[in-house]
Amino acid sequence: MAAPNRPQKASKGSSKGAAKGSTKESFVDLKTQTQAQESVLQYTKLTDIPGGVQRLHDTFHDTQKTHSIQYRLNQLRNVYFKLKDNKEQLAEALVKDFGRVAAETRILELTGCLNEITHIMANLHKWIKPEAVKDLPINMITNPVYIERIPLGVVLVISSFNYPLLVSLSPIVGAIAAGNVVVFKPSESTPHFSQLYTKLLTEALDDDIFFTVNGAIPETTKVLEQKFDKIMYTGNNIVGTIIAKKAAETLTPVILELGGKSPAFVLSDTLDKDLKTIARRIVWGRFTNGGQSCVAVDYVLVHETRKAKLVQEIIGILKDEFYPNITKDNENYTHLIHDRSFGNLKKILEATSGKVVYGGDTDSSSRYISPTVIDNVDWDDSTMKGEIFGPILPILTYSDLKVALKKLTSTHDTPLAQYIFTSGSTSRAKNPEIDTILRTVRSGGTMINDVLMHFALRAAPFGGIGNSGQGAYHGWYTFRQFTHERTTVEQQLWNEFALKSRYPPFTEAKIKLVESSQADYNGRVWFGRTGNVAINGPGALFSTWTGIAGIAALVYYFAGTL
Ligand SMILES: NC(=O)c1ccc[n+]([C@@H]2O[C@H](COP(=O)([O-])OP(=O)(O)OC[C@H]3O[C@@H](n4cnc5c(N)ncnc54)[C@H](O)[C@@H]3O)[C@@H](O)[C@H]2O)c1
Ligand SMILES: CC1=C(/C=C/C(C)=C/C=C/C(C)=C/C=C/C=C(C)/C=C/C=C(C)/C=C/C=C(\C)C=O)C(C)(C)CCC1
Repeated sequence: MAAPNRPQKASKGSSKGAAKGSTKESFVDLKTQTQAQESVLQYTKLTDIPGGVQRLHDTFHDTQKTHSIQYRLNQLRNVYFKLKDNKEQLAEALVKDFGRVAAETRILELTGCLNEITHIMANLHKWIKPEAVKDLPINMITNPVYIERIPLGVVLVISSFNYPLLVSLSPIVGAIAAGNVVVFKPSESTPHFSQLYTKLLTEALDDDIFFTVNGAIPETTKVLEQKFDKIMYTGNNIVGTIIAKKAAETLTPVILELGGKSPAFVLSDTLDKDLKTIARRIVWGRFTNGGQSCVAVDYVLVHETRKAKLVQEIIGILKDEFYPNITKDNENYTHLIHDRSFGNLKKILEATSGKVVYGGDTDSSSRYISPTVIDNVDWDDSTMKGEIFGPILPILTYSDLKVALKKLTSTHDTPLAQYIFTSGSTSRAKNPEIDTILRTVRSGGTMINDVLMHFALRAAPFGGIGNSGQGAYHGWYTFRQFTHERTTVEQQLWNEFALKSRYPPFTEAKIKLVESSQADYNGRVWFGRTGNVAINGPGALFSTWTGIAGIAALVYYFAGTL
């Protein structure tokens, strides 16, 4: 069956080469934005959605083609080349959608996405191998016992506009690598990108395992009425709550990748000679992608003795290095995604009781807010109500770290990231202030002396905690998210002579035998009733002794006790 929403073949390569030297000439104007979304992006007909999802259910349950590893790898290979061959067009589409700097698309998204695919392809043969369970009780030591990672079924991926490739590709390819079929809902806020991306993925992937739904709230609502085996949502917390509630109705598990207010601490030990580098990293972490990064530096919390110098350096970096003489036409600076976002940020600027020490210029027609630094901000300021998600950097100072942390955890607990800048040791074992912060603030991720880059690690889990989300992904962790860990025991029939001790009628000897063959410690634990418990417990070694005790019990049993 043909995909209901397969887009018409677009003229291939029409914008080839444009990404490198793009201007904002073709950038969609605010007034025409809503019309542009619907005219550029072909929304999926509501009536096509149930059939499209059902097609994938049928594939998964009836054909079982996704069980073949060869098939999965070939699908991933197709995606790899499709993206690689269309890098410039993808970057150019985002220039049109929100003036996203093409270089940002290349260095922050495209390279990482291709790496994610090759990383999964290179490792899949290891990941799909059943994992032998070690440390078995005596009553199972003769059996093969292993964990199989089986596909979940039909997976729904809903993604956000801000890094539209990065936040969708890892779940899509991870889910396919894990043997699932995927329904994908890209963001309607990037119509040029989503139209092209839909076309490329639809061409690369088998229709039977992949179905894209484009559109806004009605289309997403319709998708959510269908049955899925797991939903992964990336976006804001309000919609995240809607998705989680809807999923709960059918007990569908969810992964939520949400936002948050990620602080950058600048500790009292930072030296004058380091503050320029620190300022540069903070500026990159705030203003990249027009401030629209989930892990952006949302605000700076600097020790009062370092504040003046830090602010001076931040302004210097913005003015002299990153964006000299910035105007709305600057080609290295990304604009805001839509009028709602522009309006919210403008209100924040108008209401702040801090001092705007740099920037503050706006242009509604191109949704531009110049890089803005606000000093003397307190915790009640308009900038501190929620995630800023735009190019505004509030500076808060502290004199007592513990007091600042108390305030932070009582207002913006569980950020997606936290960044700590120090001129001292970067190890929490050697730097007590880092240790205090990390003990107090539970965050999705942490970087010492840098920002953002942890998102790009393909072999480490990325995800939030509490308000910033649930469930982590990337590489192996994505694969795990989209598989069920099924424990399988291959029991033998010949050992019934031993196992029959578990059946009634019970005797004391039978009970003792069963107890000793499965009780791990047989009363001979390595800790006393008082005193400290040894930190290095015996681990698996202890079960060797359990095994020996079990064998002794068996010998005793068959020596004629019964
Ligand atoms: N944790 C992460 O990995 C991560 C990554 C990127 C972005 N984010 C967060 O996402 C937010 C920005 O994204 P956004 O939400 O503005 O993006 P968005 O507007 O593109 O929306 C995200 C998705 O939700 C859908 N949606 C919108 N309203 C809906 C509704 N009522 N019902 C169902 N679906 C609906 C959209 O169609 C879209 O596909 C920020 O808070 C950012 O921090 C988090
Ligand atoms: C080549 C050799 C060397 C030089 C190496 C150099 C100069 C390497 C520089 C690498 C840099 C600067 C890489 C930067 C990468 C940044 C990344 C990947 C950032 C990613 C952030 C992301 C994805 C954020 C995402 C946020 C989201 C999704 C939120 O919504 C030498 C000199 C070392 C010698 C050997 C050869």
